[in-house]
Amino acid sequence: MTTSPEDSGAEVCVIIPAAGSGTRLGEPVPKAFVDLGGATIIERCVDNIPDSLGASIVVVVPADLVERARELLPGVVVVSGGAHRSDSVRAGIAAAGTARILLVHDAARPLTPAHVFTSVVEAVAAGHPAVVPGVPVVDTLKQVTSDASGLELVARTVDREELRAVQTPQGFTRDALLRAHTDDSGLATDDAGLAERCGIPVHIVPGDPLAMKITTPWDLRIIRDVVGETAADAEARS
Ligand SMILES: Nc1ccn([C@@H]2O[C@H](COP(=O)(O)OP(=O)(O)OP(=O)(O)O)[C@@H](O)[C@H]2O)c(=O)n1
Ligand SMILES: C[C@](O)(CO)[C@H](O)COP(=O)(O)O
Repeated sequence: MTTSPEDSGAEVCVIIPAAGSGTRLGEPVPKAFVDLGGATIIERCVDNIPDSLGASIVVVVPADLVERARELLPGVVVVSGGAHRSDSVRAGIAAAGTARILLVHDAARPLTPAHVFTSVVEAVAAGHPAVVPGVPVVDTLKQVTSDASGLELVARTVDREELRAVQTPQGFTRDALLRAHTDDSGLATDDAGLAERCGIPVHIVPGDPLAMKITTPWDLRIIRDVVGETAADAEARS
């Protein structure tokens, strides 16, 4: 059972930025409130956080959906977010109480397995200030430029062995996440990117394909199939 950060004394707080609009998904409601097999994406995301963490949970949603989210998510602190993901993360940090380890987890990755949460928390608890889950890249990657006609032209092939596609939850000591968010100038698509800029070392632990992010209609189709198959398997076993 989760409790609010102020009264929980929890060592771990999971902050879930869920205040995006889901433009690339193109559904009529903001992405976190889209149905995924009979529950909203944000409900599934919260349900999927392993109880074993004993974590408090802060969910950050669009201002006009704060009350709706509170109805859907009893026991969870809900606050309103900002224009950019990092603004929403900062709103979450402000509501996160005194937890020593802060995880930032996209609502858009609702099926992230328990082992990913556990590995991230264990690595932060072991003394690493910033830890992110990552998976090897399977495609061959080309860095591109453009030719005189504007057609994309390959500049070079990137060595994929050196690359990881990073997921969430991204874990930080409280100090590291606060430091990372003191300077939000320029582009950073994740919290680890902000930490890197401050010179904070960021370590990688194994991610998981199930931690996939719902960004496009194709992603939603795949994840709905996964949820449907998991439910069918569970029914067949019972
Ligand atoms: N102002 C914002 C923007 C994003 N997010 C959250 O950050 C996570 C990752 O963002 P993304 O997948 O890009 O979601 P959207 O911003 O909603 O998508 P889009 O860019 O297609 O609009 C999501 O859980 C999203 O709700 C947020 O809390 N506040
Ligand atoms: C945080 C993230 O999910 C890590 O892969 C990703 O960077 C979010 O990117 P988006 O462009 O906001 O979807």
